Amino acid sequence: MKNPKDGFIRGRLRSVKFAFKGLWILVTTEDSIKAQLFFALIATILGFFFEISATEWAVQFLAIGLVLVAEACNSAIEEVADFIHPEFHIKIGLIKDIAAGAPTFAALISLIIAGIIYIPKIMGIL
Ligand SMILES: Nc1ncnc2c1ncn2[C@@H]1O[C@H](COP(=O)(O)OP(=O)(O)OP(=O)(O)O)[C@@H](O)[C@H]1O
Repeated sequence: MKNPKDGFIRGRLRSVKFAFKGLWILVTTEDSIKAQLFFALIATILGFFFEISATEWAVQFLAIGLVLVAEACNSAIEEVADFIHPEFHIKIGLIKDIAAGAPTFAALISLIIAGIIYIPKIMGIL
């Protein structure tokens, strides 16, 4: 919520504070985010193990970011859906299913990227 007394700088600083609060809530309470952070850690370990290039690191971090952003948006939509209609409703189910499609898209794309980066390297050491 914007405080009308805040100037530009103070307003931006407040927004950053709330944004980091949101990040902390996601990381500490959302199991889907925790799971994706675990996969991100595995990917980072693999990156060091296979000594991937700077471009591959950049693409890998983009893929990790894509999944985390999609998971965060999905969590926010689930929260809104549960708040506005906690009871069972066919439309809430549809909204949640569609929202869940976003991280699924991102995860599938990330798997393809992981395959492009690591399959040739794994073949190389076999
Ligand atoms: N209020 C509801 N009305 C109808 N269907 C619902 C409702 N809540 C959940 N569902 C159905 O159950 C599925 C799972 O919903 P839920 O909120 O448990 O999400 P989830 O993906 O298990 O989330 P998370 O594990 O991140 O909490 C939804 O995708 C939807 O199909």
